[in-house]
Amino acid sequence: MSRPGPTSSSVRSHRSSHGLRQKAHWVLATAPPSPPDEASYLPSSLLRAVERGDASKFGLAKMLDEGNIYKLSLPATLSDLESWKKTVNYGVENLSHKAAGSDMEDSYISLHAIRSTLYRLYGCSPEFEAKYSQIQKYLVSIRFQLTLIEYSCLLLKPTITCTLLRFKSLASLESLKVPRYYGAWIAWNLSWLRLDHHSTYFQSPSDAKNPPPPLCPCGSPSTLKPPKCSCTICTSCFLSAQKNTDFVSCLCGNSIDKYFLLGLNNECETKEEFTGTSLQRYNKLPEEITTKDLKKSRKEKVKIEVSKAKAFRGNAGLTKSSRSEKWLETYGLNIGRLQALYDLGVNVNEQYPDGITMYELLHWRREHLQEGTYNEEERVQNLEVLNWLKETGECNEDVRNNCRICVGEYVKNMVDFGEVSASNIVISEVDNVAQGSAFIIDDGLPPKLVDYLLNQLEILPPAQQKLKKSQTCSLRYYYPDWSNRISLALDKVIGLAFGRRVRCLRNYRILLYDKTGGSLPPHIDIPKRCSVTGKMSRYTVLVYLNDYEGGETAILKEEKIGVEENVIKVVECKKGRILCFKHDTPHEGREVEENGGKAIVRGEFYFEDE
Ligand SMILES: O=C(O)CCC(=O)C(=O)O
Ligand SMILES: [Fe+2]
Repeated sequence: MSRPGPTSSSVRSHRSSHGLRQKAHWVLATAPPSPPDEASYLPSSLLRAVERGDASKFGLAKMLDEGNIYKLSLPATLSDLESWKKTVNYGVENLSHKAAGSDMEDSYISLHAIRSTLYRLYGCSPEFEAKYSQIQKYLVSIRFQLTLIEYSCLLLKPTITCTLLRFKSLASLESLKVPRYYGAWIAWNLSWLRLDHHSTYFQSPSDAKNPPPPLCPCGSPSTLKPPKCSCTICTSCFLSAQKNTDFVSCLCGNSIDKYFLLGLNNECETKEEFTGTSLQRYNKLPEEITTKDLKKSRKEKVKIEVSKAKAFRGNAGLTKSSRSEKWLETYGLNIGRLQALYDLGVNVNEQYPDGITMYELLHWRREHLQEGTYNEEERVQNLEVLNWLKETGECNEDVRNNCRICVGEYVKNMVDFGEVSASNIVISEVDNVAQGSAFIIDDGLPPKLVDYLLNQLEILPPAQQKLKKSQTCSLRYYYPDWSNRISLALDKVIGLAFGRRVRCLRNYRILLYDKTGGSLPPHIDIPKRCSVTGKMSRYTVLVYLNDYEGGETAILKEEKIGVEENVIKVVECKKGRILCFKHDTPHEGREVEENGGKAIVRGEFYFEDE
């Protein structure tokens, strides 16, 4: 079967002949050359490994064959369409899991992916439209169930994720006997096309209130706007630009500035985010901001300071500067890789014979592993890591059983959330607290996900905190959810419980109340801006990671300490329980009575219709 797509050598030659500042047009207009052969179907971030002849080190083919990564089929070329249809028909006929109404959205997502593939093949031409509507009809008619998950790639590009397609029900996929050779190709192709973040940003066309976002010319929904032009472009294209791979200019030809990219890259509280914010605020690059601009926004600055101070109060335990510094210092480059390894089912805590863990190795090797620093010498320096992967990164049966959670397991647990309901714990208006300001959702999350989060405590280093003497707080672990591992589940569960579309901000904190007396005195939380969508959060979400006696979260009428009448509701720490409340609802984390106890994840979200 011949498949379109860039061979590694053609990618190289495009790069060298057009130079780094080449506009993106060529990518879209040129008919794609052939892809690599079947044995080396690779996500794009591994493509480079292929180019370097390193692919075997990843043991990827074996990993795929062992079913750690789910694969499925799409026609690689239109001439393959007929045989592909047969395969899919075979699958559909044997499909035990029949579609329900809401599955339409997933089908549409898959169409979207196909649209992009066709765009890649035909460019913006009548042929493209014709082929697309042909496939669209076909897919809709068989209600082909697809959805997208993000999958962080290993090692080479921590920030660029590639995309895997999966069936709505992987259990069905297993029983379908659909040949499992295609998914990686699709993933590879999609990531090459810079498709990314579909599942998060995509909105169904049937959702009249939330029209779909505009499309990046690569075909992805795009939420970003380069500062100097009116184009929209997707996160992936931006990230590519940041990494100086294929795209360094916007599709209109304007250059995309790194500052801008960095600010929108992820939702960390980094210096880069500040740069992003300044762009948003002034609509200028940092170096273009004049004193006049600054004066103008002084008032605004004061407001920000006030809200930062409040944030500090709401997140007792960290100073505002240590917070952002530590974020970068501790997690800057590690977490993406670590998470990718997790996704592959690797126990990153496993020790080498000399006692070094994978986590530590990554930490120490951070500098050498940085994106863009690969040369022969550095590659050799990284051999330890690569060898390690070769040995244990295959997620075979053994590893799978012993690992915390591998991607297949995770997805299986993600598929079916069953019945989810939220119970209102503020039944009537009390003082300043409106009715319906806080809710509990029990048994909503897949237990494995809760365990996975709990296990993070063993893996992630705690953020350093400057505690005031009077504060007996918790250990804080920052967990930026770059692969949407928590967020997809939370978005979905909270969304299901409320029947509304939810977006959780991706930077979570895992809190471990490790000392006797650890608590968070009465406070309110502070809204945070989602650096991807720009919207402010309105709600806090807590997920209790263990059953714990004591350390309850109390929803209060006012921010007063120790006044019993002030308490609206005491929420006990029950494993898997989700507590959501409006940020401005006074609350406290009560004292824990024993060492090393209560563990929670906390984050923020907003309803998209608000
Ligand atoms: O630990 C708790 O129960 C409350 C945590 C909290 O209020 C916070 O992190 O803002
Ligand atoms: Fe709080």
